[in-house]
Amino acid sequence: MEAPLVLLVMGVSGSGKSTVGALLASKLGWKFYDADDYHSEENRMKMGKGVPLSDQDRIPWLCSLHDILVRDVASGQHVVLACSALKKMYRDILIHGRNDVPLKSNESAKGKLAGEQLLVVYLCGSFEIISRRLFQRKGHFMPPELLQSQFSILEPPSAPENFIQVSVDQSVSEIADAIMEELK
Ligand SMILES: Nc1ncnc2c1ncn2[C@@H]1O[C@H](COP(=O)(O)OP(=O)(O)O)[C@@H](O)[C@H]1O
Ligand SMILES: O=C(O)[C@H](O)[C@@H](O)[C@H](O)[C@H](O)COP(=O)(O)O
Repeated sequence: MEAPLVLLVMGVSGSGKSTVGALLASKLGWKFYDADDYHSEENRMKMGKGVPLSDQDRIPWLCSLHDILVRDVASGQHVVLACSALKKMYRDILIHGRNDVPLKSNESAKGKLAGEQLLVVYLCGSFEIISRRLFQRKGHFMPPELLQSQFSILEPPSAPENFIQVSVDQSVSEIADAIMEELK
């Protein structure tokens, strides 16, 4: 596997993206971003009221995360991004931006991410395990009741996406070690 510049740690709410992503970033000495920190106030309020986000709600959020990835990679910064990225289209936006948005006059196609520069790390697990963890998690805006809607739209990564899959049914350090092993 070509050494990636970006690890995208993805999965449904409660799958451990933030916990595993932060640990991985500290092990690797890479910069860590939690996509939760980049939601608009409207998106947070919507989720807080128990209403799932729509594509229209997510697309500007994903575009701004894409811009961050491109900027960091261009400056040689390696990145771990924890982001739900539930649909293939969302992962495509993180990697390529939005193809239907014309480039501004001062932008060029260079500075885009190549697919192989980003490795998708899919944290997979059953509804039962993840739901239990979400109900135990305190002080987060995301209500556990939205988990079913996340599973309903989840499109697990598949070939030709550049991805690995790790079961969440093990400890956080075991998950991080398994991912580190794949990176060797
Ligand atoms: N492998 C694991 N084993 C046990 N608890 C975990 C594991 N991964 C995450 N957790 C716990 O589950 C909850 C959800 O994890 P979190 O990292 O917030 O998930 P996400 O960022 O995907 O929503 C947190 O309370 C976290 O401490
Ligand atoms: O696309 C979405 O619907 C949201 O991004 C959602 O997937 C995400 O999970 C929330 O931000 C909650 O945050 P946690 O994933 O940390 O629970």
